[in-house]
Amino acid sequence: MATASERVPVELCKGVNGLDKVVLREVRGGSAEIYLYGAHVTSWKNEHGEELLFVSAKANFKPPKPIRGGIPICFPQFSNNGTLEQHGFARTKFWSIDTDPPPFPTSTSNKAFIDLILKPTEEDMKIWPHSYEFRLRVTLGPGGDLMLTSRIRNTSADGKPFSFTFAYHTYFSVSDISEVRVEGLETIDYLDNLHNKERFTEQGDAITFESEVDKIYVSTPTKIAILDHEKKRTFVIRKDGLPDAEFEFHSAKALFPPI
Ligand SMILES: O=P(O)(O)OC[C@H]1O[C@@H](O)[C@H](O)[C@@H](O)[C@@H]1O
Repeated sequence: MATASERVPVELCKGVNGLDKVVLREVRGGSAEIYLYGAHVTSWKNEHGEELLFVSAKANFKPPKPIRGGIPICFPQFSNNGTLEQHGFARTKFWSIDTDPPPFPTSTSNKAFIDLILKPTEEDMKIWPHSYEFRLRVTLGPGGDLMLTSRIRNTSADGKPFSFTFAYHTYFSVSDISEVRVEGLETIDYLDNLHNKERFTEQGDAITFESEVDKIYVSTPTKIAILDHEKKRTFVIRKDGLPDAEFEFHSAKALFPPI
C-alpha cells in the first residue's frame, strides 16, 4: 500500500551517494526520478512499476563522472563534434531548482513537473565563454508520459550570438535486442559513427539490430517508435526542434565500461 509520502507528486529527497534527486509521481502510479547532478532523469516507471529507462548496474553516481544510463543532457556539445569533452559539460554540473520559471504556454493541470536551471560559473566561462541560462522542465503527465522541455537563453550583455549542439541521450530499457525494431527512420540518411561518420541512406523496412550500430539519422520525422516484441511495449518518441536522432546498439562489453 502506498504511504503518504509516496503519493506526493513532487518530492525532493536523497538518492545514491546522498545526491539530491526529485521524484515525480502521477495519480495512476507512474513515476520519474531526476538527479540535480546533470539534471539527469535516472528512472521512469509506468503505472505497473516497470522501469522504462536503462541505467547500468555499474553506473557511478560519483561526480565529476557522468551517470551512465537514463537521460543524459548533452550540452553545449553533442558527441565529439567540437573542442569540449564528449557530450559537453551539462551532464556533469549540479543544476538548481528553478523556483521562478518563465510561464509556459501549455497547461500544467494534472501534471507533476520540476523546473531546473543551469547557469555558468566564472570557472565554466573559461571553458566555454558564453553567458546563458539553460532551463529544463521535466513533466510526468497523468497517463505516465514523460516530457522534457529545454529553454536556452543567451544572457550575455552584448547579446552576441553563440552556437551549440544539444541532445537528450536517452537509454531506453528494451528486452533482447533481436526483438526490437525502430519505425520512422526508413529511407532517412544517417552518419555512421562506426565508419568515420560516412553518410548512407537507410534502406527498406523498419530498423532491426543484428550487430553493433552507432548511427546519427539526420532530419528525422517528429515521431519515431521503438517496438519491443518480447516486452510487448512500444515507445513513441515525439520531438520538436531537434532535427536528428541517434540510435545505438553496442555489445554489452563495449557499452558498459564503468565511467
Ligand atoms: O560514454 P558516453 O560519453 O556517455 O557516450 C555514450 C555514447 O555516445 C554516443 O553519442 C557515441 O556515438 C557512442 O560511441 C558513445 O558510446
